[in-house]
Amino acid sequence: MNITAGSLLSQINYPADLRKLSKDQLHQVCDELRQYIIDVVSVHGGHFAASLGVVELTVALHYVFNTPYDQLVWDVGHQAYGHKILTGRRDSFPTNRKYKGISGFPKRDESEYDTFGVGHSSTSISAALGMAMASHYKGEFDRQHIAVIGDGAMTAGMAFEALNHAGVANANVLIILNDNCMSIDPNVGALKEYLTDITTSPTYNKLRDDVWNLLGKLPVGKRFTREMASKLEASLKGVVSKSSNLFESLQMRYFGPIDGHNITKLADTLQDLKDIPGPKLLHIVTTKGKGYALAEKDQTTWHAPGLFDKITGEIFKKIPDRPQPPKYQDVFGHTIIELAEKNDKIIGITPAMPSGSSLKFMMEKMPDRAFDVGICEQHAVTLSAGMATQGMRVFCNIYSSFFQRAFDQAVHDVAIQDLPVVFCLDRAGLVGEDGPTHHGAYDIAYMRSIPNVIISAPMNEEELRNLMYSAQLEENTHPYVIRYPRGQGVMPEWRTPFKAIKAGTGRKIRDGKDIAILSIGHIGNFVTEACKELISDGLQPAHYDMRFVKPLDEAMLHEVFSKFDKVITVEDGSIKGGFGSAILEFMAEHHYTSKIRILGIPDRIIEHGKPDELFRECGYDPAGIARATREMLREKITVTI
Ligand SMILES: Cc1ncc(C[n+]2csc(CCOP(=O)(O)OP(=O)(O)O)c2C)c(N)n1
Ligand SMILES: CC(=O)[C@@H](O)[C@H](O)COP(=O)(O)O
Ligand SMILES: [Mg+2]
Repeated sequence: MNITAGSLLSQINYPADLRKLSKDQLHQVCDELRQYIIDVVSVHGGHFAASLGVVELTVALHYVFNTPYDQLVWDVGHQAYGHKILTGRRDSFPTNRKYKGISGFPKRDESEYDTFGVGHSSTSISAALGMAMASHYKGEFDRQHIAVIGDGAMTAGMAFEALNHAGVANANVLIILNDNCMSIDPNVGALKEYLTDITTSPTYNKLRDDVWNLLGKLPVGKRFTREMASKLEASLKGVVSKSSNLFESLQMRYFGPIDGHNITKLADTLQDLKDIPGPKLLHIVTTKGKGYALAEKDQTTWHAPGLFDKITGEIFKKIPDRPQPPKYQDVFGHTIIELAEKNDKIIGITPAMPSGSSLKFMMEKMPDRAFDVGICEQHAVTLSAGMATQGMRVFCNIYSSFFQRAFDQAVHDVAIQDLPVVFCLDRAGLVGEDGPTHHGAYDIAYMRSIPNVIISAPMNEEELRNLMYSAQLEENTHPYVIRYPRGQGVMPEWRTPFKAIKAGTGRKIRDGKDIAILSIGHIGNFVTEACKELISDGLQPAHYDMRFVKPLDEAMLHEVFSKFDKVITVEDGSIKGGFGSAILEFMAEHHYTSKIRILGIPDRIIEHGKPDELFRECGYDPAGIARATREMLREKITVTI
């Protein structure tokens, strides 16, 4: 389908074109930009509501600032579609998040306007401050550095670490706090309450009006001088004491809150702030999903709705002709409730992903036992550790790639103290369209090096349930990782009775004679498919679902290496340091010399695309596994990786 941009937008190839327009024309640019995002995302998919919410901000920023010389850093980057469209990627926007197409997030090698690669939250203030300090060092005093951060991303420790530094740094940085009261789910925590107070309290609204009146008195086009800045500050102090504003207390000049959908006001304010040197924060209030009524109403659903009919708002769902397996996240969400009903020590924790992890089911049913702690992975892990010291059985559910943030907490607070926290690492393996920032590629490698930790991965829903059941039993006294992928499982009838699985025990799926294929996790189903193909060719592969990376099922491995001189390992995780590496270590330790081939994520960055496209690229889709098996059966015995 050919989607055309509106008459003004189609003339804007770069921000320089935007800057040629009059301020009055910006309304039309905003309308057309919003419409283009709706038109494209409805048929091509992607994140939706966040970009709609910052249309005016995006236009105002590129209108007022001299990008890319002035450096604009988007936090998370899921809201940067308007930015992409205005900065040379309007016509390629329909390839957004597609294999070989443009990325769904800002990316340095995609455009000079993308100053910093993002995907994970709360990095923007540090990055912009770093750029600002470098500019200062280089004597580029006219250069502006702007971080745009959401109220959700602002809850993370990293954002506060950066604020703590920015307040005393001699650097020209503007932080724009885009406050829409939403994370993916409704935002949580004391900071959110504080921001709500600011935006609703009469004192602050008077302050806002005073600020605006003062700004309004400035001659149009005149630069904001230090004298004006101090006059403005004096007026701020007249209505609110410095210590009562969090950001002012951190030595950050605070401006706002202002309406982030009033393009004229935004552009004028940014123009004025541009000339105030040093660290400053502008608080804008926006509506996530602005301009698309359904998205404004149900912001969580419309965060990333999938394909939809832009006229009726119907979100397209495939209508299956037979019962479908559930998503792994839902198996987790329902199973934790079943377990918690029997074990009153069970607690559920998610850092800002109640819908994505499906912990929301438990939060609704057992609100005193399941918590969303905001975008705070490190805190989530140490909070779980604290609870575990008091005998709680905490299921701490974190997406694998976001868990990277909490590596030290996993080591220092959980593993060294050998606390039996259960880490359910959702979205483990290649996740697809979100790309490299979100692939859960490394958890096996980085968790495997830590003593005391049990690492498991279910091949299907039944195994996920049984691993969750086993992890919460009193006899488990160790940190326990259960990693599972994004998306659907394989068992429509998934609510099976619980059975304990002893840590470090695998299972033989099929016996064979020619070669052994060892798999870990869901990828075992690809091996099953590959085996069907190989068997129809007259080959006899054996298949073992190892279930645990640590401890390994050593008895099973002795059987494998005694019987087979050719072995393949398969994992949906990085080859370097992963499951296959663990098998190599076992072989070395026990002097086995079988020929072995390791399939998994290779040692390079895997970009975005459909999961199947990426599995194929990495060579461990069913066809790739079958191909590798045939190749190995043809080769003489040598060790290759
Ligand atoms: C470290 C990390 N944890 C979790 C996420 C998942 N995530 C992406 S966007 C988002 C909500 C961000 O809220 P906010 O910053 O307020 O932006 P909004 O969507 O409201 O514009 C979350 C939790 C992430 N990208 N990075
Ligand atoms: C931007 C971001 O980090 C999230 O929106 C992420 O894309 C969610 O991923 P899932 O769709 O797998 O929940
Ligand atoms: Mg928000």
